[in-house]
Amino acid sequence: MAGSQPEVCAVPSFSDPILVARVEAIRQLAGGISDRVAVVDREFNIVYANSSAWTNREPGDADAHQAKCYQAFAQRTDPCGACPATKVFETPDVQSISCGTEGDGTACGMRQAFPLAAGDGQVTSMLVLFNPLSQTTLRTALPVSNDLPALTVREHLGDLIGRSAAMQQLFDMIVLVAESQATVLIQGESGTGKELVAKTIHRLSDRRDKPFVVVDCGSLPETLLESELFGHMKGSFTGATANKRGLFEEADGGTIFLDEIADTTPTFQAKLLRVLQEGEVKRVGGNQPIKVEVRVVSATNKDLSELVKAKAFRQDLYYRLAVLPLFLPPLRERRDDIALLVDHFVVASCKRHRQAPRTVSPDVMQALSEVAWPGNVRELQHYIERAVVTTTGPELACGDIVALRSKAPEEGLRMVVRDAVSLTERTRIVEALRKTGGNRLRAAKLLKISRAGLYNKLREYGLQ
Ligand SMILES: Nc1ncnc2c1ncn2[C@@H]1O[C@H](COP(=O)(O)OP(=O)(O)OP(=O)(O)O)[C@@H](O)[C@H]1O
Repeated sequence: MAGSQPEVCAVPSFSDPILVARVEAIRQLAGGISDRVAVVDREFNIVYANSSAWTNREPGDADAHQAKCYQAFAQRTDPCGACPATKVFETPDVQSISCGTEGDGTACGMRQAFPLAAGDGQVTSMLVLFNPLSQTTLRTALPVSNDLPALTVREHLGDLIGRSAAMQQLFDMIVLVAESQATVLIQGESGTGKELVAKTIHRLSDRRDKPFVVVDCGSLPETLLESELFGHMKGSFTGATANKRGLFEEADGGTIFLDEIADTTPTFQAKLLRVLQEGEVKRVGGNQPIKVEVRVVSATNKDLSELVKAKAFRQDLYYRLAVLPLFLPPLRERRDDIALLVDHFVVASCKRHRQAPRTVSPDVMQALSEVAWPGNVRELQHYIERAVVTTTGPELACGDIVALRSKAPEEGLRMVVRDAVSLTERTRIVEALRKTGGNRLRAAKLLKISRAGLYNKLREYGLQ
């Protein structure tokens, strides 16, 4: 029924072009979907609401363009007393707010709120996702009951695993952005899963049968990066022996993932901006524009808005890339995900190394959940892989981590790092000796250490 209602998009009263672009992108992606989505400003005016967002109000009948969110969605005449979503305006740098169970958030059925910043970084409105209509109706009718059914926790989205509140929010956002054509910027520390998020967006989009092309912008010098991305013409530089299509052309119809985008030069940034604005590339050494239809998803482990402020990254490109920004919190801030990830990596590692399935005892799991994992999911994944390869038995032994539980927390963390380094080093030495048939001189060369250094290490690790 809600789907037959017209959507409401009050042309944003704000004149900020970035905000207008963001609301437009949200309008495009939320327009035809059954999820209930709205954009609300600081004064609770509905800037945009998709047709599914309306419950028992007819947007066409009333002065919906002036409607306040509490009138339209909570059937109230005055603002809700304790709207949890307003934290997006009050708390700087907050990435999202879960509203489902707190304060009057239950009255309108809002589930999450995300800040929408204008060009100057000020948060002037918020994107709101609501619970499905059935749950909202239930909550509106019984606002104070504690016995409401818990919202289902989704433990994975494609290959992305997580049960924490942060991951639930991310799953929702991914589903929402997947179908849009808008550019997406994924920010998060190294190893948090940015590339996997980009891949998931691609797989959920209608581009899934077209290429997903990954480019590590940080690892290539400017000229090479340009030639890789835009292609080149024969003779345009030494070594250009033939015309070559660039990765933008290869990705036509699909998605291009530009990793480490913060590490690009101003010249490259200017060229990329042109491609995004015009939807065409020019090969290096060529004049002919070539039309490309590619969705750009980029990622960085730096704070790009800070780099913009420091004039180290073009502001206009930042806004082009970050029409829809996603944020991946570090693993230490979503410890609820660790057990699920550990189980997943143990199963995958055992399979990869042709071992019988192994389990993780509750003690070990508890210990693993307490570690800080500065390298995030990648570090956890490598740790489990190492434990699977270097130990035996039906239960996975993570002795080095488990031993830490009796230590003071700080000493514990120092030891985790020290022990992880030792374990890696020992494994590398054993592997080098295996490869060289036990020849210590060749093993030392392979490890790029002196022979004396290798002897010391062999003594240290009891490998003599
Ligand atoms: N939520 C997750 N569920 C399952 N696997 C994950 C998850 N997050 C990360 N991984 C795995 O962890 C590893 C690192 O992830 P990924 O390469 O996507 O991180 P990243 O943030 O792009 O890292 P970097 O910034 O260093 O490029 C990959 O093997 C990925 O499959």
